[in-house]
Amino acid sequence: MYNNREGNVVVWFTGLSGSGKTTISDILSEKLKSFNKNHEILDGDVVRKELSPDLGFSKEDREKHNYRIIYLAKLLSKNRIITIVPVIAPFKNIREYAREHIENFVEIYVNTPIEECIKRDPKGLYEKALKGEIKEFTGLSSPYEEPDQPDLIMDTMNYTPEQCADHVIEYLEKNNFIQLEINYNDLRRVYGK
Ligand SMILES: Nc1ncnc2c1ncn2[C@@H]1O[C@H](COP(=O)(O)OS(=O)(=O)O)[C@@H](OP(=O)(O)O)[C@H]1O
Ligand SMILES: Nc1ncnc2c1ncn2[C@@H]1O[C@H](COP(=O)(O)OP(=O)(O)O)[C@@H](O)[C@H]1O
Repeated sequence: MYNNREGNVVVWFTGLSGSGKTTISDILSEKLKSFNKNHEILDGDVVRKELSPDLGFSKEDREKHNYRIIYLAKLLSKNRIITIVPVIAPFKNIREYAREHIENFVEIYVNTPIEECIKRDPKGLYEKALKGEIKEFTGLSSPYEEPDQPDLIMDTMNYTPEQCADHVIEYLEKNNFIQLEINYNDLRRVYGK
């Protein structure tokens, strides 16, 4: 019943802190669950605590942390577990490495302007970073290198989180990473039977 790509995909949400990576990933996860699709979320924040408690936010540490996630994502996706990765991954070279080493890597740029992220500030981190209480903060005192050719862009200023997640589902279906079962009730409605 599998087509040869079903489930074998890493969906990487890159973007600033507060851009919407986690929010969209969580909704995407709910949708995949409702379609009975095996998947896993590797959230930067959570995975850091488990896999990279030794690492901080210098360029070198972020790269090491991202390499660990790439390794794990590769293993999971190879076993057809759709792997959702909401991780800043601010450096182009690492995202290029991910594309080279993962069979099916979907780079999604959560393109929210920093001014909006500062306004949202869901964890109060920008406030602290702007006061100088957090060093090397992405977008302020540490670089974020925008993707040149992401596979998808999330416009969180004009679309709701739900619409953004639907956009991803459409992409996954169109590219044969998920196959949605025929909904017979919809068919009956269309054909009036
Ligand atoms: N200095 C600094 N810069 C950026 N972010 C910081 C920093 N310190 C802590 N945090 C919190 O850590 C989350 C980012 O971790 P990631 O693993 O996604 O980042 S990275 O890929 O290693 O750059 C990030 O999570 P998100 O807000 O979900 O992006 C922050 O909550
Ligand atoms: N269209 C949208 N997509 C995603 N998040 C949005 C959107 N509009 C507003 N938000 C809000 O922006 C914040 C994003 O926070 P979060 O998902 O934790 O970002 P990140 O994981 O990138 O740090 C949340 O408070 C969320 O409710």
